Amino acid sequence: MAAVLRRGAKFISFGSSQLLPGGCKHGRTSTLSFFSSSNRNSSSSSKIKVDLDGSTGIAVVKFQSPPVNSMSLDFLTELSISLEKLELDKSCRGVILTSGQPKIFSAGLDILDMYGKNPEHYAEFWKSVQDIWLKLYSYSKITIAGINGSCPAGGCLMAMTCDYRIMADDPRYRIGLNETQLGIVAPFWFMDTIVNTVGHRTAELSLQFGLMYSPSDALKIGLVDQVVPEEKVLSTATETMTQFMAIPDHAREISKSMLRKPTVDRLLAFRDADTKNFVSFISKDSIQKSLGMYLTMLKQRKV
Ligand SMILES: CC/C=C\C/C=C\C/C=C\C=C\CC(=O)SCCNC(=O)CCNC(=O)[C@H](O)C(C)(C)COP(=O)(O)OP(=O)(O)OC[C@H]1O[C@@H](n2cnc3c(N)ncnc32)[C@H](O)[C@@H]1OP(=O)(O)O
Repeated sequence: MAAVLRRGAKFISFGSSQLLPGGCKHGRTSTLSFFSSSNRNSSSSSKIKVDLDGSTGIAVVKFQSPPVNSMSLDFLTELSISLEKLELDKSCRGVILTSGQPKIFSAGLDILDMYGKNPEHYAEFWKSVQDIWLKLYSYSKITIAGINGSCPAGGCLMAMTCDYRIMADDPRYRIGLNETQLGIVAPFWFMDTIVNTVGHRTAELSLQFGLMYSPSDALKIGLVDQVVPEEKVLSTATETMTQFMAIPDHAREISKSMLRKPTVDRLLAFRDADTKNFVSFISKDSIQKSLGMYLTMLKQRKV
């Protein structure tokens, strides 16, 4: 187990928490680009860039929220709007989620939205997390995650909502639900999602230890479907999308929906209770203290 936890990783410990292997620092600015060809339809909010190729029906949704694409309320709102527009757009048949930031797919939920705020903010934030999961887990179009960097916690959850996951073959990258390492508990629908992805026994170990997997280990347990050199992540995602597109949409869509509906319905049935649980859990002094220490450690960490 220790080998799985730590192999090849430079973890930094603080109390019971461990960080992902680091080494990368990020600029805080980004350059937006626009395509002018009539077959391409690009839009860009501040954190999400959408490039829809009308000739293939494939949209690339790129996260561009430096430094680490953390899922803040703003990020989640912009992503939700972009996904909604694409779902309504008949010229789009599939969406590739990927990152425009070096070495990071997404650092997961923005800890600043869970720290030092009031209960109303926590409730609004949590509903937006639920909303993006509900949207993606029941998305009618094909979704592929092009995981070109580390992908902890909420980042891993988002990748797991996709129909297929392709990860860059870089041993410094990690993916997994590491919530217990932060002293928090993954909600039941995070758990359902990982159980549906890797099976119950692997999910038990994964969740209790808060395991973060290298790309090759993630492939072994089925957390990702393919590992390819980083420069091939997007082209492989496009090729895979073409294979999905060869299947009649209605048959694929109904199959996906039948497989996922019970999991989606469970959150819908308990959505309000889940929000209340989150607000009461995250507002606890002990949890706030842990998150505060974790944030300080993140900021002080120099590698
Ligand atoms: C009973 C149950 C009832 C209810 C349920 C209750 C609770 C469940 C609640 C929550 C579930 C949460 C899921 C989550 O997603 S929590 C977030 C988990 N994410 C992490 O642990 C990732 C932490 N980050 C890292 O490990 C690293 O930053 C990295 C590997 C992603 C990137 O490393 P780098 O070396 O490239 O970059 P850094 O220098 O570390 O970071 C740059 C910068 O970004 C800040 N930052 C990093 N991650 C986050 C984050 N998730 N949120 C906010 N900010 C983040 C970091 O502090 C640095 O800031 P400064 O530039 O120093 O200001």
